[in-house]
Amino acid sequence: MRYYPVSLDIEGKSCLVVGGGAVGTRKVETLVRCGAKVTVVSKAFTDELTAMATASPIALEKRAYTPTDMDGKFLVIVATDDQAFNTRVSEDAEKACKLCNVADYPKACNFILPSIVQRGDMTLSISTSGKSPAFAKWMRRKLETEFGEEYGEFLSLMGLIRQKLLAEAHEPEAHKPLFEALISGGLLERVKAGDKQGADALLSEVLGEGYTCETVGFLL
Ligand SMILES: C[C@@]1(CC(=O)O)C2=NC(=C\c3[nH]c(c(CCC(=O)O)c3CC(=O)O)Cc3[nH]c(c(CC(=O)O)c3CCC(=O)O)/C=C3\N/C(=C\2)[C@@H](CCC(=O)O)[C@]3(C)CC(=O)O)/[C@H]1CCC(=O)O
Ligand SMILES: NC(=O)c1ccc[n+]([C@@H]2O[C@H](COP(=O)([O-])OP(=O)(O)OC[C@H]3O[C@@H](n4cnc5c(N)ncnc54)[C@H](O)[C@@H]3O)[C@@H](O)[C@H]2O)c1
Repeated sequence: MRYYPVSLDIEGKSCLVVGGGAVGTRKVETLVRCGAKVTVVSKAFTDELTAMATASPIALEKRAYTPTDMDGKFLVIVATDDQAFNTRVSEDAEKACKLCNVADYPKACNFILPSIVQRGDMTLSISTSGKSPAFAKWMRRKLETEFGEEYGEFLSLMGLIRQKLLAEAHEPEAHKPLFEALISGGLLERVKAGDKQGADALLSEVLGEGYTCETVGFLL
C-alpha cells in the first residue's frame, strides 16, 4: 500500500492555505466543513472565498507568504499557480514537520487528498494513490448513486443506540452481536422506508423492551 489512510480531527485546529484561487477556495470549503480555523495567504481571493469569509472562521491575508506563516498551524495546503513557489512552501512545511498537500503535485505532498462521498457521518474516501484522479471522480459519482442519504440517517440512529448502550455498560463483546443483529436485521432498509413501526419493532426485539427510536432520541 503506497499511502496510509487516516481520518484527521481538525476541528478547532488552525490550518494554512497558500493561494486563494479556484482550487484554494475548494480546499478551504472542505477544511471549514470539518471545523478548522483557516488562514489563507494569497495575492488575490475569489469572490466565493471573500463571501465565505464573512460567515466562517476564515482569515484572508492579502500579502506575500513568509515561512513563519506555518507557526502554530496543524496542516498546510498549497494551491498557487506557481509550481516553483509551491515547492518552496512545501519544503518549509517539511522543515517545520507540518502535514502538507500541494494541489496536483504529489511529489511535494506528505498527504494526498481523496475523492469523497459524504452521507452524514459516513465518509467514503476514494484514493487511487495518485494513479488516476479522473477514475477517483468517476468512482465517487458511481458510489453517490449507490449510497443515498439514508446511510447518514441510519448512522445517526446507530450512534444514539451505541451511546445509550455504552452509557449503561462498557461491554464490547456483549454489544457486538446486538449491533450485528440490527445491521443484518434490516434497520437500514426500515430507516430508508421511513418505517418507524418496523424500526421500533426491531429495536425492542434485539435490545429489549423500552428501546424505540424515540427513547434513544431519534426522530424518524
Ligand atoms: C480526488 C481529488 C481531490 C481534490 O483535488 O480535492 C484529486 N484530484 C481531483 C480531480 C482531478 N485532478 C486532476 C483531474 C484531471 C484528470 C486526471 O488527471 O485524472 C481531475 C478530475 C477532474 O477535474 O475532472 C488533475 C491532477 N490531479 C493530480 C495531478 C498531478 C499528478 O498526477 O501528478 C493532476 C494533473 C495531471 C496533469 O498534469 O494532467 C494529482 C492529485 N489529485 C488528487 C486528488 C491526488 C490523488 C487522488 C487519487 O489518489 O486519485 C493528487 C495525487 C494530489 C492532490 O492533489 O492531493 C479530485 C477529485 C474531485 C472529485 O471527486 O470530483
Ligand atoms: N486538484 C485539482 O482538482 C486541480 C484542478 C485545477 C488546478 N489545480 C492546480 O492547482 C493550482 C491552482 O489552481 P487555481 O485554478 O486555483 O489557480 P488560480 O490562478 O485561480 O489561483 C492561484 C492563486 O494563487 C495566488 N498566488 C500566486 N502566486 C502566489 C504567491 N507567490 N503567493 C501567494 N499567492 C499566490 C494567486 O493570486 C491566485 O489567487 C494550479 O497550479 C493547478 O496545478 C488542481
